[in-house]
Amino acid sequence: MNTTRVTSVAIIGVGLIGGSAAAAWRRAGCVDRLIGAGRGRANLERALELGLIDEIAESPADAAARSDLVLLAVPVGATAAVLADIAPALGDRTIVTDAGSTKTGVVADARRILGRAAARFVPGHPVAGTEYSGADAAFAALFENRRVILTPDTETDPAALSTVRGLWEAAGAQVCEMTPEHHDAVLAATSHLPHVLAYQLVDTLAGLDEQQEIFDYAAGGFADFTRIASSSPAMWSDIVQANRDCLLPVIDRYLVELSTLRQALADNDRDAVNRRFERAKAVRDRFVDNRTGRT
Ligand SMILES: NC(=O)c1ccc[n+]([C@@H]2O[C@H](COP(=O)([O-])OP(=O)(O)OC[C@H]3O[C@@H](n4cnc5c(N)ncnc54)[C@H](O)[C@@H]3O)[C@@H](O)[C@H]2O)c1
Ligand SMILES: O=C(O)C(=O)C[C@]1(C(=O)O)C=C[C@@H](O)C=C1
Repeated sequence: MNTTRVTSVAIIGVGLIGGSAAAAWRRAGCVDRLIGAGRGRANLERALELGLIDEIAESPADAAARSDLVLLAVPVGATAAVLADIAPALGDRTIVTDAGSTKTGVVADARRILGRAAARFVPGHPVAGTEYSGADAAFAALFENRRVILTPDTETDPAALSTVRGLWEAAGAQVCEMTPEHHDAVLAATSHLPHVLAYQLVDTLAGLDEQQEIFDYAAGGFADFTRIASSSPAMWSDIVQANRDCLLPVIDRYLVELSTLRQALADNDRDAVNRRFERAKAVRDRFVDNRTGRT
């Protein structure tokens, strides 16, 4: 049984992820009071209206000063500035965690900015999302049966780690731990590269569309492949920039494999093309089965 309980939680950035975490924790009954803070007043008012938060704080620092735990759910490029803003307001026992899609840079920022309080910073990443943004996109079930990766180190306070783990479990997630470096290498391949490909595919086709009306004839295949190109460009520019070191080698590897496939096609080597497609289908089918079966 999950017994995690936190009296007051500050959500800095009440968008898709911050708002969904708030909704999930409220539904689970593990948080008494949810205080929202962020940049856009209209979005915070909408979050209040939707019942995601109980009140709007004057500033992130004000929210942090009155909370036992702070969740940063802002774009990764904004993390350092928000940490610097809230650092002086944190109490001796306040836990800070985040939801950023990259971890190495965030962990370095937290160490540099929080000093001794960095022991109570628990880096996290819920590996769940949609292409939508803002409080209106938030929903309580987002993290059910999804993974949340925490990247603590030997300095991380065990009680803080256990509280953050308990909150994500209360949201229905499966929590695991790894190093920030391993996290960034893995997510570069399975999350960041697909977003780069989707954005670039649509942008390339938009160039072709100037001569032909190709989008008029696009159907399910195009829609499935490119759904994630509707995600927030600003958020994704931050992510790919922050994870450049891991992303560049997987882009290079992809380009090599794509040109091998192109050559096989140019050579009329049907077997080579088919072998690749067979291999890929087997891997994807297995992934879908495992994901469906995850409890
Ligand atoms: N969208 C996804 O699929 C997904 C999944 C997992 C993790 N994440 C990560 O979670 C974080 C939030 O993403 P999201 O999808 O909820 O984005 P979002 O755009 O829906 O919400 C972000 C919120 O942060 C606020 N914000 C932006 N800059 C700020 C600043 N400097 N100070 C205070 N508030 C600021 C915005 O006003 C907005 O309300 C990002 O770090 C992202 O990488 C996203
Ligand atoms: O399903 C989506 O729309 C997502 O993009 C979610 C997704 C991903 O799977 O790549 C995106 C970014 C995150 O950090 C975690 C999850």
